[in-house]
Amino acid sequence: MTDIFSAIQRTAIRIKDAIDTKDIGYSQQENSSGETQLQLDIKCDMIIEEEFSNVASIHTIASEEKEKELTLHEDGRYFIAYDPLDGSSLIDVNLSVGSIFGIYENGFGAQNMVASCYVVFGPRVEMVFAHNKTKLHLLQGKEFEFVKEIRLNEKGKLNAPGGTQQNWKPYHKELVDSFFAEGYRLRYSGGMVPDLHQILLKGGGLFSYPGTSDKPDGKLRKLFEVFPFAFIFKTAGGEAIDGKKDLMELGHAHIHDTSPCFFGSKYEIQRVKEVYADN
Ligand SMILES: O=P(O)(O)OC[C@H]1O[C@](O)(COP(=O)(O)O)[C@@H](O)[C@@H]1O
Ligand SMILES: [Mg+2]
Ligand SMILES: [Mg+2]
Repeated sequence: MTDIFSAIQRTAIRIKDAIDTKDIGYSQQENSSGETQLQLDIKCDMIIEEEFSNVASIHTIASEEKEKELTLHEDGRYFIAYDPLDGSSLIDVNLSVGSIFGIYENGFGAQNMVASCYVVFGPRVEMVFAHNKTKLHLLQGKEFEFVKEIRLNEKGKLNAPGGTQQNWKPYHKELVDSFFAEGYRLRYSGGMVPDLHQILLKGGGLFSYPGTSDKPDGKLRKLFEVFPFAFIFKTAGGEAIDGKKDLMELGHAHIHDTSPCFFGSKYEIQRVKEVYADN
């Protein structure tokens, strides 16, 4: 696992350099979710593929930017699904973006997840790695330094509601409004990594990306986005559900499958469960 941890650190330094260069033009290609890829999305995907190619313990990779899985080392144990650049449409407005890595053993699937990691590219570059604990690291020069363990409180103060409101179910709107009525503050940048990072570091709250009338299975992808953050939240003492079920109990049929998702501290997730159980 240390070799993977080091490889992710190297990708972070190279991706930071790629983000800092001027040209972020759109490519002519679409990814598997039908979104136009930025040249930067493709470049970050290549950086990660290159670094992981040098790690013998990695069997197969799956990327948001690749249609299919790619086997790297037949003798490896780990299967890594990653989103090379999450929130890439925020680059041109200079908001924070990230990379997300789900590390699975002996095949992809929530039940096989053994570790999870994300990197935030904001004013600073930070990395959160969850294995037995959830740990925060900060890039200083060319090295990541350990900062602290992340633990969520029982209840937070932030509310990050994703998805187009026009397409929310009425009970979902009531749920979101109920937190605002209780004094929760809106925090939503449109980048999953910084939005969830903020909730983790401020002690708790709720991030939701529900099923909507136009996207009944939500937008966020299970293997690269949903399961990695579910693992991180649970390791940090929070919870992660699809409305009813624990996200880590869900299966997947295809590497690009999506799921509605709710991440938060225990108090907020309990409320989500109550509202969704009745609907
Ligand atoms: O614009 P919306 O519908 O709120 O969606 C925002 C979500 O989409 C994403 O940008 C999807 O990720 P990509 O940028 O990797 O496609 C998440 O980071 C974010 O949480
Ligand atoms: Mg993403
Ligand atoms: Mg992406």
